[in-house]
Formats: sequence, structure tokens, C-alpha cells
Amino acid sequence: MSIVLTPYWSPDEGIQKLKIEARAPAAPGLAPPVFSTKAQLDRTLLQLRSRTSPIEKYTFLAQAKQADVEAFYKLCLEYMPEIIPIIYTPTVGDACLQYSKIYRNPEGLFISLKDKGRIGNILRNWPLANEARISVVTDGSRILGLGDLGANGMPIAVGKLSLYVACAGIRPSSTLPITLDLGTDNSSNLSDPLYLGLRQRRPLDAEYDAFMDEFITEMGRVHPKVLVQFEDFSTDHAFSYLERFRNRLPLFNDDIQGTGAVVLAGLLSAARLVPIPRNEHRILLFGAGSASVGVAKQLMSFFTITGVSEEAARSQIWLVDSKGLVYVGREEVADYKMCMPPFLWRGGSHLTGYVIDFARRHYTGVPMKDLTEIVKYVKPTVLLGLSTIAGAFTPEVIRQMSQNTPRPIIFPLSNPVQLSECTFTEALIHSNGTAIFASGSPFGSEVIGGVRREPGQGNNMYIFPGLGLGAILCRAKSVTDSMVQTAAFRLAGSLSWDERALELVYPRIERIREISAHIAVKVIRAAQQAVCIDNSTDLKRMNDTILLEFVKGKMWNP
Ligand SMILES: O=C([O-])CC(=O)C(=O)O
Ligand SMILES: [Mg+2]
Repeated sequence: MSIVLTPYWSPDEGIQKLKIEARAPAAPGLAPPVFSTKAQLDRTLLQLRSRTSPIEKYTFLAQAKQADVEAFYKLCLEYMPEIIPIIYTPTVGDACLQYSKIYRNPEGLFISLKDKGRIGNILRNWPLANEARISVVTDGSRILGLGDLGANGMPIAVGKLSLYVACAGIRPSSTLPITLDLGTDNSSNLSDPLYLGLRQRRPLDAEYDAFMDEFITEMGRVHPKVLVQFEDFSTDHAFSYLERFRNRLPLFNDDIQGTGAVVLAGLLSAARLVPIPRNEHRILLFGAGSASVGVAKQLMSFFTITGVSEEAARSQIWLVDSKGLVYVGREEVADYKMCMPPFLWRGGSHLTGYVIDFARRHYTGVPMKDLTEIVKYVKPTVLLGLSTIAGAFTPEVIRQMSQNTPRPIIFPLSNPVQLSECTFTEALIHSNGTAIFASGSPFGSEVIGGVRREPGQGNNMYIFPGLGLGAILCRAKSVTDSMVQTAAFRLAGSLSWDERALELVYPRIERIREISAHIAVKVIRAAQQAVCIDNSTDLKRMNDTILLEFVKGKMWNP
């Protein structure tokens, strides 16, 4: 039996709605005489592989999912390393760019500015309303590193939720993808006759905030058991809406918290391979958007868990934005204020908002913009790219990194792959094979000096499935910082011996379900400690082994 969502027009309401259909197995004569599920899986794989371009593979899989959800996830689970780069980064980036051209069937809810005042009704139109447990919500304003794609951001919400199912066993019918259409400032969308979203620019903050307030209120009413994952909001809204709503619903921001946690985990693993005491690492973050500052905040604990003060931890972290090294007193940084809601402003400095925490306090030199110069000055042992500037880690930058440390840790994290700050090959070649590498989107393995080297994928997909699973199983009332941090520590602790021997910094993708279950256990424990779950819950009485079995027992399998 498979479940299919079919759109239909509701003449009374004047809107398109979705209906859910259960498709029963075919009656005799309606299926070929010789048919087996296994052979059908092989057939689907064959058909998939016959498609040449990634986007053709994407649309093929989208249809395969629509036709038979169970078969689709069976394929995902059996061929994860092949399927994930199609349904997720990097191909999902292309799917968003071309969404208005490739769109065929609804896969999630669109809620637009025109729905203000009746958002609750729209939420009730979701055919599986009583079942929604996890919702990925985007406003399309900063999709991966591709910028404002407006309503075309829907595939990112759909893709993340497919990973929730594949990587953490969330039931497909419990997932709710939502795209909030608050207009777009992307002029190609606005002039595209096929564009699926509102043809208007994004409103000012007061209107934006009022819409978001109504959305969150109605979400809590209509889907009281749902956990919300904010995805790919522009930097200012990513921070402001996380703070504004995180105590109203169980909610987290994947780009700030998920990315922060995954990088912390990778760095903890990478640091084991470098003969440098933990507190002597120097971290340079190239890019100062929501992910970058989220990462910087999360990385504080890389130092503080060794007992050093927050001040000392902060002094080991440097930030570079589009105007160069960030330091207190830099003239042009005043324009941070332009993109910052007033409650995030902090007085007494040119620098404002969240960036100020990581601005150098005692820098008195000239403004420094060139990355090679900055790397020479800072002498980082860790270089993280969150800039969406392809090729920013030039051969010179990588060579310079190798002067600072015997094993430079180089993580170009921008997505999708064509925006990566450098490739795996470049990092290896220009560091004479010494680089410890992880990127946001996947690269293939390389042979260098006769040794096969595998890159890591420092993508939040290692965190959000387990974090969400744990949070919904214990019915957490909110997603606390401690729940996010524990997810990072558990991920860092999950490398197997052979993965360590290969110097991997993240576990193999094939093990992600197992790891999500372990992360979920730790997240439940952290929620318990933070007293954000119901005191009477049975989970408290389970020891860790039983809790792990409980978590695994709750995971859906196709
Ligand atoms: O979606 C991904 O691959 C990672 C992510 O959250 C982003 O780049 O915004
Ligand atoms: Mg994202």
C-alpha cells in the first residue's frame, strides 16, 4: 500500500487543495505476471542511472516518490551515497533555481503574504494535519549560497524532510514542508512568466514580523505536536526569528545551530589528528552570515570544554566578512546596523549585532581585505569557508595555511558544490597532502602519493535528523542550546575505528541512521536535564540502552 498526495481544485473555497490517497496493490491482471519488489527496485535504479543530467535524475526521483513513497525510500536507504546528492545538496540547489520550470506536483504547503489573516486555514488544508511532527520552513530568502530564490525555495524544505525520513526514520506522513512566500527581491524571478510565487518585492520588517507572528501562532494551534526547523532565511531574519520564536514552539534554525554543531563535531575529530594542543588552535572563519556566526558561537565550546574562559575562547576565533578582517573600530562595519533589527544592536562600537562578539578588540593595523594577507597575519590552524565565494581558498592561501601548522584543517563549507571555496583536490595538492578536509557538499575521493584519501562532508544533515528525532520523541517544549551541543559531541564521538584509521572527520553516510539514533538519545537526555519535557515521561526511567532500543523501535522503515 502506498500513500499519494493528489492536488484538486476546491470550487467552494477557490483554492487548490491536496487529498491523500492510499493506493492498494493492483488487482490480478493489472500488474505484469512476473513482478517482484526487489526487481522493481533494480529497474528504478536502472532508469535513474539512464538519466544523464543531475536535474533529470532529480525530477525522475521526485516522480518516483510521488508514485510510491515506500519504494522511493527503499532506494534511498540502499543507495544512500548515490541518492542523497540528487535529492539534497548539490542537485537540490539546481532544483530550486529551476523550480518554476520543473514543477509538476505539489509536495508541500505554500503560504503567501496574501494569506495573512487566514494562515490557520491554509495550515488546516494539509491533508495529514493531525500527524505533522516535523516541519521544515523556509522563506526562500537565502537558499544555500544561491541567494533569494523566493517561492522556488520549496525543494530545500522537501529535500531536508526526505533526509529526516531516510536518515532518522521519521514517518513520511509526519513531515510538513512549508514555503512562506513573502515576495522576492530576485528580479529574474519577478520577470519570469513561469515563476510560481508572488510577483512583488519583500516587505519591510514590520509587515514581515506580523506575518511571522501569525504563522507561528497558528502553527502552534493547528499542529500542536510539530517541531519547526527554520531553513535558509536571510541572515538578519535567521537570527531575529530564532530568538523571537524559540520559546514559543520547539524550534531551531538549521543554518545557525545545525551547521554550528556539525562543524564543531568535525573540528573535534580533526583536532585529534593534529599535534597541537587544543587551546593553541587558531580559527579563521571566512564569511560572516548566519551560518558563519552560528559556527563561531558553537566553536566556543571547542575551547571552553577544556576549562578556558569564554574571553580566551573568543580570542582564538577570527572573522572575515566581505570587507575584510572584522575588528572593533573598522569604519565601514557600521552597515551591519542596516541589516540588523534594533534589539540586536549593541551600543558603544561601530560594530553591531551578533558579529561584534567576534570582532578583534585590539587590532590597530590597517584594514585587511586580502585573504592571503589575513592568513599570514592570523596564522590560523583552521580555515573555514562560509562565504559562497567559489575559489576563495586560492593555492596561495592553502600553501600559507601549511606554513602555520603541520596539518591544516581546511573546511570550505559553502553550498552547493560549485560555490565551494576550494575543491578537495586543490586542498590536497597545495598542502602536499597534509590538509584535513571537509566540505559542505560532497566531493569524490582522491589518490595522492599512492594513498586514497576521502573527503569529509561537513553538512548539517549529520545533525538535524537526530536532533529532530530526539526532540519529537521526548515532546520537548523547546530546543535548547544544550540539546544542540550534545548532538555535536555525540556526532564527534561516533567515528568507528576504521573511519578514524582513514582520518575521516565524519562517519560514513551509510551509518547515518544508526548515528541519528544515538544522537537522539543524547538529545532526549539533554532535554530532560533542561527540564523542557514533561516530568512524568517514561523515557526518564529508561537506562541508555533501553532508551536507544526505544528510539530505534520508533524509527520508520520502508
Ligand atoms: O542544505 C545544505 O546542504 C546545508 C545548508 O543548510 C545550507 O547550505 O544552507
Ligand atoms: Mg540551510
